[in-house]
Amino acid sequence: MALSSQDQLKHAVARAAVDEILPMLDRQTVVGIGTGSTANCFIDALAEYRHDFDGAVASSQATADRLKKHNIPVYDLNGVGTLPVYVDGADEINHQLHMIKGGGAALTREKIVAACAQTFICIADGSKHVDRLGGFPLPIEVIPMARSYVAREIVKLGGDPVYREGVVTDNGNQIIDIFNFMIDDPLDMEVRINSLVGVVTHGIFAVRGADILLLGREDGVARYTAS
Ligand SMILES: O=C[C@H](O)[C@H](O)[C@H](O)COP(=O)(O)O
Repeated sequence: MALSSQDQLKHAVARAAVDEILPMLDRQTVVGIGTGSTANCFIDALAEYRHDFDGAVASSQATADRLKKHNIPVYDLNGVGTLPVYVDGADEINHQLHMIKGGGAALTREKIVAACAQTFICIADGSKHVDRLGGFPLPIEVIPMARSYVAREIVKLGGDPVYREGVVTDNGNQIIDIFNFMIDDPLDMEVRINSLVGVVTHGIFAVRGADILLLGREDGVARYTAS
């Protein structure tokens, strides 16, 4: 089956991310790996080099399963400590390399693994690059009993919360997506939503944004760094 042009861009940025991290790899290196269709392309490209590094920490069960299929060892983050690099996709990314993530409900583990990484490389196709975050509904992972409370607090902040029915996160929690919620100051909004009781994590990645963006465009992969 022919790949769509968006799929081709995902493959191109995944390959570029492998090229970016190859100089960092030795037989002791453990790599942090995100979740989603772009991260899956990265896993498949990295598998060719599985004898050149030790293994990976996965940000979701789905990623762990895919790594294991490639015979890449998967480690518990608690036994690994600091990771040299974390590679993941995004739902949106702005020019400051702040992101919205969590479209696949993996945001909490992604944020934890990203926090432990020295370098965060975001890989995305060009459709994800935006001037202002918020076109993509912002996911919030909530403790189930707090769902309605958090939703009411989000309405006070100006957003339209929608319960993502039928989705249970890897941590046993639920997801609310906030629609119509443009984010002018991602750093401030990340902290404000974090302070709501019952919120486990939400999808603004600004306090720990990306360090490098590899962006797939029709004319090639562009590389940006956080200023
Ligand atoms: O929860 C999912 C993650 O945050 C993904 O990184 C994000 O949704 C991007 O996924 P994809 O590469 O499939 O667009």
